[in-house]
Amino acid sequence: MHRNSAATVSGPVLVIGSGLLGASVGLGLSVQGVETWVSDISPTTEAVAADIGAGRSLARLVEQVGPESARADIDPQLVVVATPPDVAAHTVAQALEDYPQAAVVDIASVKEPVLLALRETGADLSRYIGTHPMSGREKSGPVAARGELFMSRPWVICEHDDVAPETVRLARGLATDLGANVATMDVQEHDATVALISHVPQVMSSLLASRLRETPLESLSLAGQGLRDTTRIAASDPGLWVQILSANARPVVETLYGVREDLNRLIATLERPTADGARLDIAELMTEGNDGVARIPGKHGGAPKAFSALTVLVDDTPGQIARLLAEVGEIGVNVEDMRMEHSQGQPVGMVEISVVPTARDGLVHELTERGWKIAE
Ligand SMILES: NC(=O)C1=CN([C@@H]2O[C@H](COP(=O)(O)OP(=O)(O)OC[C@H]3O[C@@H](n4cnc5c(N)ncnc54)[C@H](O)[C@@H]3O)[C@@H](O)[C@H]2O)C=CC1
Ligand SMILES: O=C(O)C(=O)Cc1ccc(O)cc1
Repeated sequence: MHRNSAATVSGPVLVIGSGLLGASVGLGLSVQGVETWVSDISPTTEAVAADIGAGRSLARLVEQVGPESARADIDPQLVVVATPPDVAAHTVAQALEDYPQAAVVDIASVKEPVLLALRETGADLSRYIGTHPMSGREKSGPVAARGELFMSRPWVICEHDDVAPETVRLARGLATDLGANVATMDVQEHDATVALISHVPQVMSSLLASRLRETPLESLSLAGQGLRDTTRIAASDPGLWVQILSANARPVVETLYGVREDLNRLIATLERPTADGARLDIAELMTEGNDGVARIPGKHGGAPKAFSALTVLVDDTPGQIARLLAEVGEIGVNVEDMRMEHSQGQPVGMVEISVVPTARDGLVHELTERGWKIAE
């Protein structure tokens, strides 16, 4: 097994809650050769996580040697709590008690309620730190897990007054060993930030998608990438989001007040679209959106960067995209971003490739020479 020599976490690591996130952590560490164990309240979920290689099953070991010996045998350096937000504090408190030598991190999407609940237990919090990987999927459970889930994504570490330096070191090490970029902030700043950049986007996507429930299928079949982009995360797990939104209600509401104000303004304008100033008002709203989206950082969290896109038509058959990307590589151009769109009812796909502006014209020429069809 490949082990990054600069890795911080030597293991063993116990992951409690082996769903999407927990199994992804387990997979990412296991492939690096770290001794990893998984545990879940659902025996089936735990068995699936173990089967896909996310770690060894704690329950299996408990069956063989009993709970106390199992805990002593594993003796984890680090426990990663990946249970849902409403049980995260309880799971952390139990882990601190069960594994008195271990550092314990949780990865729940909301941080202040977990820290406050832990403070109430009176637990020694020097071995605990809250963290939050800013990467996920709209699916849950270990079957959707990916060891690469955290690569080049931010991972927030929320230091608090009682945490020991060794705990911080291991939490940061976990994030970097899994390929993530560490960001630090306190729990309040974290919760306010994710309300705006993650929780309200989820709400907006769900509200928009809920408009589609009674739309005739013929109308939906006309949908292009705009609707798909804005509703992708509406497929997220309602059970998880009930917990996230209720735990972070105050910061989410603060952002929604602003959205409500803009929505009221737009409705009032569109009710009288020919009134003096109406068009200017619409233009202003759209421009404000342009300004906001231009501020979202580009690839790898760098500053927004303008790439040039070209759209290549590919047959909807296996291996075409791999062949296209291989040829772009042969031509010597780096793909900065890529997305795929299917044309409705056609056996053809459209691959939009973003490259640095200076490479675009040459690439169009070379690909055309090689027989690819470019939709400019
Ligand atoms: N889904 C996402 O995109 C992201 C989720 N998170 C956070 O990660 C955590 C896990 O979320 P997912 O993996 O998406 O959910 P999931 O539903 O896929 O996994 C959660 C697992 O925890 C288990 N579980 C529940 N109570 C338990 C308990 N008391 N003891 C042991 N296991 C228990 C469940 O059986 C389930 O397998 C949540 O706190 C969530 O806020 C963080 C970043 C992204
Ligand atoms: O919001 C996003 O962009 C995601 O990729 C999904 C996600 C969901 C919940 C989280 O706590 C963090 C990330």
